[in-house]
Amino acid sequence: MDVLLTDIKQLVQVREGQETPLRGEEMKQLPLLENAFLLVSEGRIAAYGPMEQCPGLEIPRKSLAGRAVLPGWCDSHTHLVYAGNRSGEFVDRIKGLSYAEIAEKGGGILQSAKLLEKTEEDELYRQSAQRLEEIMTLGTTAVEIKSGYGLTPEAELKMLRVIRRLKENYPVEVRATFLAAHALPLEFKENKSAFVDLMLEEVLPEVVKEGLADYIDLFCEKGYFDLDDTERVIQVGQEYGLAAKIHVNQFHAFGGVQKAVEGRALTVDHLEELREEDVKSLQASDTLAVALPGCSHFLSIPYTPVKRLMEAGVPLVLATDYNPGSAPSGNMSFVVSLACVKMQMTPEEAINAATLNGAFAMGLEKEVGSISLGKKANLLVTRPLESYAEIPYRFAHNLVEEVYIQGEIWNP
Ligand SMILES: N=CN[C@@H](CCC(=O)O)C(=O)O
Ligand SMILES: [Zn+2]
Repeated sequence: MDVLLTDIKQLVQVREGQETPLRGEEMKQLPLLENAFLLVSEGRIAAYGPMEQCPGLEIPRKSLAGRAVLPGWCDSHTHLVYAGNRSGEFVDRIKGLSYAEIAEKGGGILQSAKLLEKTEEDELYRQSAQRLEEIMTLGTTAVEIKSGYGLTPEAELKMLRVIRRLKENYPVEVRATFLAAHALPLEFKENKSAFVDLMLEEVLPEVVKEGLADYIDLFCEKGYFDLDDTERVIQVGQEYGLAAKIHVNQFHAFGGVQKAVEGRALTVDHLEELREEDVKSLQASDTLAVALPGCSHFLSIPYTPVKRLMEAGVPLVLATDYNPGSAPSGNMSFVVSLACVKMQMTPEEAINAATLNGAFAMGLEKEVGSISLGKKANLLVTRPLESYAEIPYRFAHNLVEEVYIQGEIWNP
C-alpha cells in the first residue's frame, strides 16, 4: 500500500550516495530533517523532504506529529535460532561460576547443541519465529542469523534450513551465516582437526549447494578454535564464495584479528579484548568492527573499547549477539543505550552503528540502513518525544511505537 507519512518531527539518518561504511568524523554526524514528510510507494522510499514541499497526493496520509522516524535497526550478529534456553546457567553464574567453568562442565554452547539436536525442525522453527517476531516488534528490520549450535552435519543443516524458512516467511531482511566452528563436541576432544574437516569438507559443500548461507564464521578463542583453524575456515569459505564474519577477541587477544584482516573478513565481532596492534590492523583494512555490548553486560566482561577504534577511523557496528548463553536479548534499542552509557558513544554514533553500518556489516547497504530514495521502507516510528536521543536515554523502555517493513505496518 502506498502511504504518505506527514508531520514527522525528526526524520533521522537521511542520506544519499553514502557508498562506504561510516568512519571517523562521519560517525559523529546523523543527518536529519525536522518537520518532514516521507512517501512510501511499492514498499520503498519514493520521496521525502520538509513539510513545506509535501506533495498533495490523493493517497492515504498518516500524521506522525511529535514522533521520530528512523531506519529500522540492522542487527548484524545474532544466534536467534536455538532450542530452549540456558537460564539454569545464568543462575549458576550468579552463584559464582564463570562462563568458562560452565563450558568446561559440558554446559555452554555444548548444552545448546544437545537441546537443539533433539528438537524437531518444526519446533525449532516455531521457537525461533517467536523470537524473530519479537525483535521485529522492537524495531529490527534486517537481521543476520548464525548456525553453530548444530555441531553435527544434520543439526547444522537443520538450523540453516530454519533460517531459510524464516527468510521466506517474514518480510524482514535475513542474512544467514554458517558458523562452521563454534565449539568442539566431546567426541572430537582429542581430534579438533577432524571436526573442522567434517564441517568444511562435508557440511560446507552441502550448505553452498542448497544456497543456505551468505557468510562463514568461527569462534577464534582459547579452548575453542585457534589461529590455524581461523585461517583455514576463512580460506575454504572464500573458495566457496562465502566472506567471513569472525568471533574474535571475546576473552583473549592472540592474533585472530590479524588472521581475519589477512583473509579480508567482512567483520570482526566482539573485540572486548583489544591490543594496539589489533587497532592498527583494522585501521589498515576494510574490515568492520562489531561491538556487542549486550554480551558484556550479561557476562560482566569488559566492553569493547569502541572509542579507540572510532578514533583510529575503524567503522564501528553495534549488534545484539542475541543467543541463549551470553546475550539472551535481541533488543537493539537497549544495545544503543548500553553503547552510550557504558562505551561513551554519542547517540549519533550509536544510531549510525546500529543502522547504516549494521547494513554494511550484512552486505545490505543498498537496501536498508538509511532513509534514502529507493531503499526499502523499513522504518521505525517512535512514540512522541523531544529528540531521538531519548531512545538511549530511556534505557530498557520501548520507545518504538510502530514498525514498517517493506512499506507495511508490521503486526505480529
Ligand atoms: N562466543 C561465542 N558465541 C556466542 C555465545 C554462545 C553461547 O554461549 O551460546 C557469542 O557470540 O557470545
Ligand atoms: Zn555471537
